Amino acid sequence: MSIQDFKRAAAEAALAHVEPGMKLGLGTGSTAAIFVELLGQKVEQGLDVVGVPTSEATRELAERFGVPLTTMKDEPELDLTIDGADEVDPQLRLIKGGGGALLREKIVACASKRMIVIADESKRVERLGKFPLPIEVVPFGKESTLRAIAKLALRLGLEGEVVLRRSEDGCPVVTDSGHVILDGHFHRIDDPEGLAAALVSLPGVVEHGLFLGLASLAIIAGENGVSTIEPTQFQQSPRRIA
Ligand SMILES: O=C(CO)[C@H](O)[C@H](O)COP(=O)(O)O
Repeated sequence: MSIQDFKRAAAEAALAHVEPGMKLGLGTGSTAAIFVELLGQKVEQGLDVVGVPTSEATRELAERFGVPLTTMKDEPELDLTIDGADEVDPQLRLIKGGGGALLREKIVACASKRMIVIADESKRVERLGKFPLPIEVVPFGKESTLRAIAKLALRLGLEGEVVLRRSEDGCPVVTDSGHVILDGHFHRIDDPEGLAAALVSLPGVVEHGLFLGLASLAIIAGENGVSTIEPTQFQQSPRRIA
């Protein structure tokens, strides 16, 4: 079985949590894309749901697969978000934003009663940080913001570089909301909560890819089948609004 098969297995398992009439947050990335495709098949068979896409890429996919869409303006509270992740730790803390959609992904997850993460087993980690942490910043002063984040990281005992994300043509990647992304190559993040609080205190930082206390369930598929991670002590994020 390939990673692609595992992604599909996780996406299929997530479909069981979707109920008629639900307002869904639709994640971004290759695993979320499979979910959107499968959801489109269910819609074709008569399932009545609406979705809010977390990126323009997901909007296009949802339109292609016939998933009815709505907006945060019309549906500010959602029932369930299904999204992928770059890393998932045993406490169900996540790194997200490898696809650059972290800001909308976090807004949508916070507006949802539940967030289910779907991933292949390569995303399961004991400790967050091997995957570079995406940090979305405003373009103005991005060089200063980068230096401020690097200094902050040093103060917190994190080693590693902070790098402006560029696309293949060498230009900075610009997010759907017009920001740029700095990737923090920290290798290991021992205190995600401390880092998250420190990052948001920096001017210029719009959002970071640490999703803490947001996921209600992770569905992970691998060689040994589908397994789940549930929070042992699920604490609702103070930022969750639904
Ligand atoms: O956070 C994300 C996009 O911003 C994705 O969910 C994350 O990068 C995982 O993507 P994939 O399913 O392609 O591995």
